[in-house]
Order: sequence, then structure tokens, then C-alpha cells
Amino acid sequence: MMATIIIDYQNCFIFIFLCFFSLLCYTLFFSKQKNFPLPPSPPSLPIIGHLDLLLSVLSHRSLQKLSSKYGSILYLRIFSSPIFVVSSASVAYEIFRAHDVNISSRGLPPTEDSLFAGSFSFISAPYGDYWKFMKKVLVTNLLGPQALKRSRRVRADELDRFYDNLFEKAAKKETVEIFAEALKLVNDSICKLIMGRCCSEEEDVVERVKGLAIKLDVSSRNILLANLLPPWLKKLVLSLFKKEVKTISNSFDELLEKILAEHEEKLGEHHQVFLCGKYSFQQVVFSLRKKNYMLKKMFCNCMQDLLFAGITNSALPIQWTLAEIINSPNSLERLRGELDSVVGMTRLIQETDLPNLPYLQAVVKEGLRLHPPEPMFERFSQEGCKVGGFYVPEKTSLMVNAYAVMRDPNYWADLDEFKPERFLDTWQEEERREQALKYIPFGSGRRGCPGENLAHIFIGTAIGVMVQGFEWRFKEEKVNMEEAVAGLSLTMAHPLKCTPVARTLNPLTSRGGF
Ligand code: HEM
Repeated sequence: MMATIIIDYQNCFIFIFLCFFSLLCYTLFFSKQKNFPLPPSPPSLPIIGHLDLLLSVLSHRSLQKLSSKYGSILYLRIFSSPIFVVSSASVAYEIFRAHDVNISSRGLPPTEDSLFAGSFSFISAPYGDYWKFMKKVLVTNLLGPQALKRSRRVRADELDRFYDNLFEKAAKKETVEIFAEALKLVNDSICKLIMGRCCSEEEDVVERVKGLAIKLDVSSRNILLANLLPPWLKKLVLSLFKKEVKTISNSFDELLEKILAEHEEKLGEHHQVFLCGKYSFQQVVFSLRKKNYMLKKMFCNCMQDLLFAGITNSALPIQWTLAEIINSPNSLERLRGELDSVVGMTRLIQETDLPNLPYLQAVVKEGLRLHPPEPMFERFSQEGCKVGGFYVPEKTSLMVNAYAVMRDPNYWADLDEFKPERFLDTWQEEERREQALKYIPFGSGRRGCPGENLAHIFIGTAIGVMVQGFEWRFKEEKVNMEEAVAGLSLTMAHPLKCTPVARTLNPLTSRGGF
């Protein structure tokens, strides 16, 4: 009898201990959230939550409006899945400075489920060894300063072609669709840089790559939205798009395979394919091709990523920026003055002139501030963290509204006006760093856009050529700057069409600068 009582006491003690321990864990866990509450959440619809907001056509604008009412970080709910939206420069500054590693993944389905560009997509790869390896290869062989220096001639040829085409149209007094011309310039240059193929001479290839890149952009929006849904619904919705995206992805694969095979046949593995030098990106692909199927697959997927991420994004700002310049005669006059005095009228602007053209650089930056081609991009928190005084739980989507950040009234004066002069200020080092974190058309941190330098070259030289070489006749008094969204990109609702008038009798040429 005595023994039974002793055993009961022991059980009681263990039970009470476990209760206290659980209570302690529970209190500790919830006190974390209590100290840092969840961000404010605008009213939502029953069941679907804030899905309607993310589906709205200009969602970057709807969310910007809401954040001016509810605060710089919003808590949204899509069914039961939480999403945090960052809309102010101060919170963007905080996440990229204090939590960069924690938010350096995108939360997109990795490896075999990836719909972006196959199993080895660099864009959807989680932050880790594979991503680091690919980033190093990309920077060293394609997008870093040394690689860009080696591939200058490729871009100069394409820029000449772009100018000659406009000069011809000017002679015929033809109207030009600016986006179409910009897309051709960027598409041909990127194809040539990464595939070593002169796309301008291969109309079929150029059209196919361009078409696939645009299709992929549209499908990506659907995938990105589906990715925000709770797992059970995500699977269902993704299955609806899977076939379409796989078809695009397979077409890309086939095209790249064909191009690589043709090159291999024509030139051999060790031939210097283009003027990009010994270590061009395509040569890396060639050298890996026979060695390892997985490595080859990785690079083909990565090429798709580059075509998808680089082409439309670089072409859109050329159109937006020219539209802003046409609407702002003072900026046009100042820019032309700078080009005439630095470059003159005996030769065409080259990319090596860009460091000597501060106003042109400021014009490009201001165009990207007002019209970021990717107005919102997604990150994913690995661990719970405190942001802007609020709690962001682990494994949560974080949308950064770059459009709103770059129009944050607390950080930008005359925020809706095209004022390139704002980028001419001479900041101290600390101010420069702060400036960099409120100006985020290319994102920021480890996962920021690796193509930023290349994009600046494309936009700077294209705008330079159009302003140096031509006057632009436009029928209406002002260009209509209404926005539209195509896929993930912010585009013009009324694409810019105008007529070039050449400023010289004979065409200019860039030759002689290498
Ligand atoms: C004006 C032109 C461009 C803009 C505005 C732009 C913008 C962006 C943005 C906002 C991101 C996401 C950054 C983040 O999460 O912090 C990104 C990522 C990326 N961009 Fe760009 N981009 C441009 C041009 C290019 C070009 C020319 C290339 C290469 C040919 C490129 C390749 C990439 C890649 C590979 C990523 C994924 C990086 C990663 O996940 O680590 N982009 N870009």
C-alpha cells in the first residue's frame, strides 16, 4: 500500500513538472511575439483574405496606397498564408542591412519542382552552396567588371546596329516603336553575350528567344502568385500552369541545345568563340558540356534565367526614360549639352564614355527610380525576426515594394517628378550607403541583381545614342505616362511611338575606340 502511494507521488511530480515546463516554453515563445506584435493588416475578405489586392492590375500602387494609411510594413493573408509587404525606405534599409542572410532566399520551389527555368534555376535556388557557385561563375565570366570589359566589342557592334537602324528610319521619316527597338538591341546583345550567336543575322532565333522570354515573364507572375497560396491550394493552382511553363522551358532548352551543338560542330571546344575572351560564359558551357550532364543542365537553366531576367527588364527603362526626357525639355537640353561637349558630333557615344557623363547616369537612375521594371520582388524569411518594430515569423514571404520605397515621401523630395539632378549630389560615404538602400530598382544585398552594371550600360548607351544622334518628333504635346503591368514587368499602357530626325547628315560611327 505504502509503495503504491510513493509511485503516485512520483507520477504527480513528473506531471506537474511537465506542466510547468510546457507553460514556460509556451510563455517564452509567445512573449517573443508579444514584445514584437504583428504589423497592421488592412481589412480583408472572408476566406481569401487579401488575395484580391495581389491580383489587382497595378498591385504595387494599391499596396503603396494602403501602406500610406496603415504603415510601412503590412501584414496580409492569402487564405491562411501570411505575407509581409515592405513599402518604406527605412524598413527596406533595415531588412537589407540587418537581415540580409536571413532573407536571401526567394521561397520559390527549388530543384525538381522549379517552374522558372528547370531544375537548376539560379533565380529560384535557395541561398546556399549551389547559388554561391553559380553567382561566382556569372560574375567572373559574364557580369562582373572584368568580364564586361572583355565583351565590350560585342555590345559596341549591337549599338552601331541600333543607331544605323534609327538613322535609316529617320531618312525615311518612319515612326519608331521605341520598346520594340530597345528590345531588339538588348535581346541581340544578351543572346550574343551568352550564346555567342549573332541573333541579328538569325532572325528566327532572335524572334524565338524574344517570344519565349516574354511568355515566361507572363507565366512567372502566375507562378509567383500561386507560390503565395497555402500548400494544398498551391499544388492545385501550379498544376494548372505547369504544362504551359514546362512547354516554354522545354522550348528554351531545345533552342539552347541546338545552338550549343551547332557551335561545337563549327568551332570546336577550345576555339575562341567571340571577343569576350578566354573565359566567356558560353565557353564555360562548352567546356562542361561533354564532361558532366548535370553541369551542362545547370548552365542551360542558368542561360534561361539570364534571358528571362535580363531582356525585358533592360528594354523597358529605355522606353520609360526617353518618354520622361521628351516630357522634360530642360533635362533634354542639359543632357544633349553634356553629350555634345564630352562626346562631340564626330563619333557615336561608346560605353567607355559613360563614366564621363554624370548627367546621363543621373537620367538613367531617375528613370529607374520612377519606373522600376520589377516594381515588386519576393524574399523569404528563414528565421523569425524583428522588422520595423514588428515580428516576422520564420518561413514567411516578404514582398518588397520597390516602387513604393522609391517614392517614399519621408526620403524623396518631389517624389513623382522627373528630376535627375537629385542624383548629382555629392554625398558623404555614409549617406551614399543609405542612398543605395533606398534606391532599389535592382533589389539589394547578396540576392540583388547581378546584371546591374550590364543594365546600366544598355540603358545609358541607348539613351545616349537616341539623344546624341536624333531629335524626336512626337504628335501630342506630352507623352502619356499611364502604367500597365505585363507579366511581372511595369510597362507603358500606351507604348511610345515617335519619329527620329537625324542631327547629322552622315551617320556617326563608334569605331576606333578599342
Ligand atoms: C534595368 C534592368 C534590370 C532590372 C531593373 C533588374 C532588377 C532585378 C531585381 C529587382 C531582381 C531581384 C533582386 C532582389 O531580390 O534583391 C533581379 C534579380 C536578378 N537579375 Fe536583374 N534586373 C535588370 C537587368 C538584369 C540583367 C541585364 C541581367 C543579366 C543578363 C539580370 C539578371 C538577374 C538575375 C540572374 C537575378 C537573380 C539574382 C538572384 O536570385 O540571386 N538582370 N533583377
